[in-house]
Amino acid sequence: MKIAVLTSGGDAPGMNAAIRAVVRTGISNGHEMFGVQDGYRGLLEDKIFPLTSKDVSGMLSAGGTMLGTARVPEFKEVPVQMVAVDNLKNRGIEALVVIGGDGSYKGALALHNLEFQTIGIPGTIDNDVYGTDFTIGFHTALNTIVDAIDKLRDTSSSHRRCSIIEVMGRTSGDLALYAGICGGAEFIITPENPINKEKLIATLKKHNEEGRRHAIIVVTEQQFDVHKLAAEITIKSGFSSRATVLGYIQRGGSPVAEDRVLASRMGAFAIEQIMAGVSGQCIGVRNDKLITTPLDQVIDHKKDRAELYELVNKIR
Ligand SMILES: Nc1ncnc2c1ncn2[C@@H]1O[C@H](COP(=O)(O)OP(=O)(O)O)[C@@H](O)[C@H]1O
Ligand SMILES: O=P(O)(O)OC[C@H]1O[C@](O)(COP(=O)(O)O)[C@@H](O)[C@@H]1O
Ligand SMILES: [Mg+2]
Repeated sequence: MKIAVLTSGGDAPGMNAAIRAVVRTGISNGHEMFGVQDGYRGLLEDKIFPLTSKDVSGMLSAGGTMLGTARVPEFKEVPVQMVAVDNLKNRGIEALVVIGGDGSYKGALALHNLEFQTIGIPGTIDNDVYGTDFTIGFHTALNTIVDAIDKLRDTSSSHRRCSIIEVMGRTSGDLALYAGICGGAEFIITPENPINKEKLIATLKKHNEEGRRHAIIVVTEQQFDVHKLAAEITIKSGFSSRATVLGYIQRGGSPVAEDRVLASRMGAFAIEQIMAGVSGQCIGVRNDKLITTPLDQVIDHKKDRAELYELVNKIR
């Protein structure tokens, strides 16, 4: 069988480890493996090439994605998706592994609906994929953020400041929530736990009067201007405040051990599922067991984080 693999959406540490596992498991089961350049863009432009076991050598620890990735808005249109299927079929390719996030899964479902065998592997730092406890890349990005919080705490307490740290995550608060727990943040502001400005200012005013030397606020991106919030905190609470936007540094770097293991397990499992004839499903891990879930049940669903937000209140 000829099987292709692509990475799509934002790159995530561990995508390369997943490609490696897909390619090597495929080859060891007698299949011919292909890589697609720059996600769905490469499917449309027919940038598809063979991958050998040696081609993925050294990829376990490499950040980014060796296949390249892209955002391809026009892939939402059915005639465009049909071009992708034609290009795959013209090469005799019978199945596709899509490594990406929630958006990429919509593309994968579309290909499945066009009767092309497609399977998804969750690769995104956002951890916003419902069909898995963790996505590939999340733990590496989380460690980068926690490291940054630890460093910002050093300078904040030296200057008696309140530090606001804006992290990625789009509509998912997981990076902020987990990093806030790891970094002992005083406040965690996410799409699931929006800002209560009056309470925030009143608490910081109290902390300032008590003579506390630092405060940490972790915020998910795209909610409000963190620099404006820092200025407002400085004026209204008396606690001098600065904001740091961590940005793309969160997406880079060598994957941590947890992401390497997750990527390797999911990559190998994806090929086994393809060999079993599975399509329109995505790979996940739940309670440390590999699972598959239909893509249409995963898309646009959110994970319940009530227990973790309760934990934040207990240990604050
Ligand atoms: N509704 C959709 N139908 C088909 N393809 C989609 C759809 N939504 C997103 N995609 C494709 O998936 C790509 C990646 O999605 P995006 O949301 O940017 O990243 P991620 O997959 O990491 O969440 C998009 O650029 C587009 O090509
Ligand atoms: O690289 P871009 O297009 O600026 O995208 C930034 C977005 O990509 C991410 O880093 C990853 O998101 P996706 O996995 O959905 O692509 C988000 O956290 C962030 O909002
Ligand atoms: Mg996404």
